[in-house]
Amino acid sequence: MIVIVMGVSGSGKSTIGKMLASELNWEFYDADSFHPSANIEKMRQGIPLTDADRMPWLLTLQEAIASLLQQDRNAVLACSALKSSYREIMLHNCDRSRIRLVYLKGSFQLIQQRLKQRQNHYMSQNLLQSQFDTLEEPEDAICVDISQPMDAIVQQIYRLLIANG
Ligand SMILES: Nc1ncnc2c1ncn2[C@@H]1O[C@H](COP(=O)(O)OP(=O)(O)O)[C@@H](O)[C@H]1O
Ligand SMILES: O=C(O)[C@H](O)[C@@H](O)[C@H](O)[C@H](O)COP(=O)(O)O
Repeated sequence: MIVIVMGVSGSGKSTIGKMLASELNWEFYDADSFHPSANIEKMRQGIPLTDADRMPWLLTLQEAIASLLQQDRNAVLACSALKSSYREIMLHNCDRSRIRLVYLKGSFQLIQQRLKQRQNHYMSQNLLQSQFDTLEEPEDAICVDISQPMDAIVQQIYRLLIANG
């Protein structure tokens, strides 16, 4: 099974994803580390990625997901997965019954505040508006309110994952 924790930059994907993986005793992957260096450089400079920029990254993620599933490995993947078409590419041809999507939902103001406090990260805070502009909220996800404390979020996801099977 693979749990994909998605949302805009600063929504808590990496933090919550790691905590969830540790709670489940599963592997953790961060889609940020699959970006080509040209994409990282663009984001560092505050230039939003285009669909074309994201395509090679999404195809790499597609391969990684397929490979994990093929090896029957359980994992949590933190990934922005902003548009429905991106999610389709990542999950193309894979058994959807082995995928769970978790959407970290929060307001622009709250996430902007958190990004201001976050240290040592390449992502420019100026990209938050374009992240929200690109975001297509998923309909088939476990949706959690990120204004809660981190532990409460992880526990809520854990309970919903078990309840939904
Ligand atoms: N529920 C939360 N409450 C308070 N701070 C949080 C919460 N979730 C994440 N954070 C903080 O917000 C910042 C962004 O989280 P991060 O995991 O880096 O987001 P993302 O991976 O989605 O970009 C980090 O500094 C993190 O510690
Ligand atoms: O598609 C994108 O625009 C990126 O994937 C972006 O959404 C992602 O979030 C960055 O890699 C920044 O990293 P953080 O999410 O950790 O800020």
